[in-house]
Amino acid sequence: HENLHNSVDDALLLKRKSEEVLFQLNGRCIYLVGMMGSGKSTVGKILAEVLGYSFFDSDKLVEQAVGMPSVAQIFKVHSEAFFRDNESSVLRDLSSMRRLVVATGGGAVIRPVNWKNMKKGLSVWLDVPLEALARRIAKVGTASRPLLDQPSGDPYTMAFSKLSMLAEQRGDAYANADVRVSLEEIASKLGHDDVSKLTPIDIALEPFHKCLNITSLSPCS
Ligand SMILES: Nc1ncnc2c1ncn2[C@@H]1O[C@H](COP(=O)(O)OP(=O)(O)O)[C@@H](O)[C@H]1O
Ligand SMILES: O=C(O)C1=C[C@@H](OP(=O)(O)O)[C@@H](O)[C@H](O)C1
Ligand SMILES: [Mg+2]
Repeated sequence: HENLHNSVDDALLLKRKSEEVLFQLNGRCIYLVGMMGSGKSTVGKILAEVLGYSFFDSDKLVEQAVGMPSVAQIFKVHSEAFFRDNESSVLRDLSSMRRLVVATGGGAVIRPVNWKNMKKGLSVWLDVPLEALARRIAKVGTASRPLLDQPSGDPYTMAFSKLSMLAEQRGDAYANADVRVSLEEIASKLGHDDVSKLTPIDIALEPFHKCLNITSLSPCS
């Protein structure tokens, strides 16, 4: 009973905050960036829903553009470089539109040209501890994420080690985002000892709180 009340309250709060943010966004797109498994697709759909924006997953748009059913197949039949070129052209096309929430692929942040396009909107980094990413990925499997695909081994350990390598290679590329949403910060604010207690709505609220504090961006100031 109490849980139901809490989630209704959260949903209403999210809706109310979205109305304040909408005014500041002034039609600008939101780009979600972050490592694989950080929740870009999950949180992005919620943000689009409450804002009345359209949601796009750039991985899905690349699949459509190439005419293949999965990112995994594009990597296998073509190459990562081919995927990245298509990812860049999808992001370029989206950047001329308005009122979109875009879940980017985890690797989109490595190309400066993608930042040039994403900077036309508001970029939001979902910063999730590697342990939580590896737990999520181990749960759903790696079939759709070719960079984490593994022939053998314990799924959590394998995902953790590959994600660590990628995080190191990508350095601070994610930190280019206008807004950083740290799950550790949200958990500590809500008095949770673990980020796994956070619901996607708890997380979706955070960029709204932060966006309302941004002064360096004209529509959000
Ligand atoms: N807040 C959350 N708590 C637990 N699991 C989550 C949360 N957000 C997303 N997930 C799960 O983690 C996996 C990766 O999420 P997804 O939104 O696809 O991430 P991304 O698009 O960043 O790779 C999915 O199986 C999703 O259901
Ligand atoms: O981090 C990456 O390089 C990738 C992330 C994937 O998207 P998600 O972050 O949605 O899993 C997808 O674009 C591709 O498998 C490569
Ligand atoms: Mg995704």
